[in-house]
Amino acid sequence: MALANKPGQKPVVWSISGSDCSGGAGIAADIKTGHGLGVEVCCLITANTVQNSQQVLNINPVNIDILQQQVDILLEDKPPGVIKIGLVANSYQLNWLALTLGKLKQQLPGLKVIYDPVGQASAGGVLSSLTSRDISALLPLVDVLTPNLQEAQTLTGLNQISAAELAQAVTRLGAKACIIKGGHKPGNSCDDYCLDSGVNYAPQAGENGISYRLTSPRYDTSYSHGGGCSFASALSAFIAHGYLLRDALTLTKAFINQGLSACQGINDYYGAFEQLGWPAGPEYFPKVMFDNGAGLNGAFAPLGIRRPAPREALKPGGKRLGLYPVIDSLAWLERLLPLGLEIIQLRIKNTEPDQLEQMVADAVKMARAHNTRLFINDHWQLAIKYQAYGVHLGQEDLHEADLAQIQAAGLRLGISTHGCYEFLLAQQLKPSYLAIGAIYDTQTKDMTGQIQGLENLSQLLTLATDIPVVAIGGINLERAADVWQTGVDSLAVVTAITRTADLEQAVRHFRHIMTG
Ligand SMILES: Cc1ncc(COP(=O)(O)OP(=O)(O)O)c(N)n1
Ligand SMILES: Cc1ncsc1CCOP(=O)(O)O
Ligand SMILES: [Mg+2]
Repeated sequence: MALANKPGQKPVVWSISGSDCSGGAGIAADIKTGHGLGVEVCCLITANTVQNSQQVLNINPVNIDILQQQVDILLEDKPPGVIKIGLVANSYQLNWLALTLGKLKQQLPGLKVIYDPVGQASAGGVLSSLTSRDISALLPLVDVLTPNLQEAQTLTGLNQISAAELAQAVTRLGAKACIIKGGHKPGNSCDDYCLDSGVNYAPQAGENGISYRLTSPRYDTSYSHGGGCSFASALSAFIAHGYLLRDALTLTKAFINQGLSACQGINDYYGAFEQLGWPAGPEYFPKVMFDNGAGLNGAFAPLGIRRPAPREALKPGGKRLGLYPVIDSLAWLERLLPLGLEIIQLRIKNTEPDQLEQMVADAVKMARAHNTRLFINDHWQLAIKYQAYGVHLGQEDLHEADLAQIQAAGLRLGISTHGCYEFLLAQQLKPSYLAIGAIYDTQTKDMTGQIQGLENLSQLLTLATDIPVVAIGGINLERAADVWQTGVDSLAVVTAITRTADLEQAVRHFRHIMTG
């Protein structure tokens, strides 16, 4: 997932924000967060504030000449992957920043800018005299803006509208994406809403882009000073590691929940937000709100194979699904069926409807004769019509398929996921298995930006329930043992089977790895 850093080199985040002498917010929060999440934080301090839990006494802006010198010297050996902006203390800084970010974005094409529009200290007191109008000059250079509800209202001048409408109004001001944080809104839950206006190609995207809504129970604590800064710096760290916005947001919310939960019940002290590093338990992860499961009642049928408990997974005792060939012809099916595999997928692309239907009908008949679980990729209506064992759907397919109909027809369902956001989302549909990919680069399909790597796969497995997990993408005989040892239930492969010189031998080797 990491962006292109040299081996051993951590991603670099520049934090352009104020110093809080009371220690919890601003640059102190950014440094603690960054170090806990494995990024280098370079500090460009905009103001040396004088504050405690009761008041902000003085701001003391730093001269822009000093900030410019810091930019120049850091560019020489620590160019940023992400710039996180917090307190901008006056209009000189703002104008300088707009100019500087414009230049940096030209110089460093992958650079992302995250802006947390800090105006008020959480204890009360104004930190910046900048108006929303001033700030809006910066917004076209911002990739993600992270206001809370109140800040978004101030920025847009709009009240009494939903988070979704507010986020739209913010993106109309120029920010590419906006996360409206729900932390300050009263209620038992804390909902964050994200609108990414840069994504409009996915079927689930509306005309304004794609939106994500995450919800968590509210943690009852006032021991959270600097939580807003930590949110934006955690988001910056995850984005610097190469996570997509939806996954960076999901991880950020888990990071925040983990910190808040450590101080739950402390309400008589205004302490600095607790930094506990990488989110370490599924209980901290938010619920992903999803509206296309409507009409679904209960779970899809299981695969009929026991998923071993996570710790048992590394031992041979629990029977796992094993090798899962994904093939595109009846000829391959005919060669594979006699080998006695647990599961096979027919993945046909670009075939005429008549020929496609005949292939599905024949494949189902052939697989049934060998008592092999056959999943049909994409073509769920045909899978129902010919009563295949199961259907495999990707994220885009999910928005077009009638899941209730698949369930009512008694078919199993496998779902592709590419990161923690989709994994948590798909889990709610209680499918028969969840696929994660692409684990490695693959020649079979364009998976740009979606390569998971082994580390991310292992992290995702900590979120797994009793639903079997299938790994896919770039898995071959050399890599199979490493992937298998993460504890997944199955390895799905295309080219490792279809491009091998000796099919029987390849299957034998895969089996050996998966029983050893
Ligand atoms: C086991 C398994 N995992 C993932 C996929 C990919 O499905 P999808 O995202 O729908 O992409 P296409 O295969 O349709 O290109 C899969 N087929 N099988
Ligand atoms: C269909 C699919 N979905 C995610 S990666 C992938 C292709 C896997 O092919 P290969 O095993 O050849 O890398
Ligand atoms: Mg598909």
